[in-house]
Amino acid sequence: MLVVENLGKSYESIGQPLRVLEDLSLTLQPGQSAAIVGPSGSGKTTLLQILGALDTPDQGRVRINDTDPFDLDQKQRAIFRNQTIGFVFQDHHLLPQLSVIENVLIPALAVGAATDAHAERAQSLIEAVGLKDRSTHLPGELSGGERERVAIARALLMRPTLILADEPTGNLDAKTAAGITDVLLRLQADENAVLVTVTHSETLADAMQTQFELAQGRLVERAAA
Ligand SMILES: Nc1ncnc2c1ncn2[C@@H]1O[C@H](COP(=O)(O)OP(=O)(O)OP(=O)(O)O)[C@@H](O)[C@H]1O
Repeated sequence: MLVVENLGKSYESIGQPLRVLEDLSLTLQPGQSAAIVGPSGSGKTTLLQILGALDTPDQGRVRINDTDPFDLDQKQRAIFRNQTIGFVFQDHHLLPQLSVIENVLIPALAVGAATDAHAERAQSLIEAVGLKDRSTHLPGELSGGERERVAIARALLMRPTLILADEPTGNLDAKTAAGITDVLLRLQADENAVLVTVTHSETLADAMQTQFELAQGRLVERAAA
C-alpha cells in the first residue's frame, strides 16, 4: 500500500524557489493502478522520483507498506528501494554489454549475488514478457519494444510491492505500446502490486484504473470516462 501525505517540493532557482509539489496526497491500495498526467513541467517526474525515494521531499510523508523511506539512512533506503520498488524508465537504462538475462538479474546483483531462485525468476519473467528465445541477446540486438519488455522484467525481479513507470510506452508505435501496457498490467496483477505510471499518452492512462491530473502541485482525480 502506498500512502502519500501533504508532500511539498521546491527547487532552488535564481530568484525565487520553484514550488513544484504543494500539499500533495495520494493513497493507493495493493493491486491498484494509477496514471499521473499533466502538462510538461507540472512535476510528474519529480513526484515519481520522490515516490521511488530517489529524491527527497521538503515536506510531507511517503509510506510504502508502513515504511517511510525517508526515515531510513541512505544505505537502508537503497536496500528498501531494491526490495520494494520496481522502476520502469522510458529509455529503459539497460546495460549494453550485458545480456537480457544479466540485465534482468541486476537488482539481485546489486544486493549481493544472484541465487538460483533469482535466475529461475528472471527466466520466467523473460518468458512472461515474450522474450524466451532472446535471453542471451544483447540489448543492442533488440527492438525498442523488446528492450522495454526487458526493463519491465528487471523491474519485477525482486517482487516489488510498488511499480513506478515513467512513460513506459513513450517512443513506441501504437501496437507495440499496447503490448507493453498489457504485459505491465498482467505482471502487476500477478504480484498484487501498486502501479503508478506517468504518461502523456491518453491510451496508456485509460488502461489504468484511476487517473490523476497533476496541476498546481496537487493531484486531482479525473472522472471515469
Ligand atoms: N533538479 C532540478 N533543479 C531545478 N529545477 C528542476 C529540477 N528538476 C526539475 N525541475 C523543474 O521542476 C519542474 C517540474 O519538472 P518535472 O520534470 O517533474 O516535470 P514533468 O511534469 O515530469 O515534465 P515532462 O512531462 O516534461 O517530463 C520543471 O519546471 C523543471 O524545470
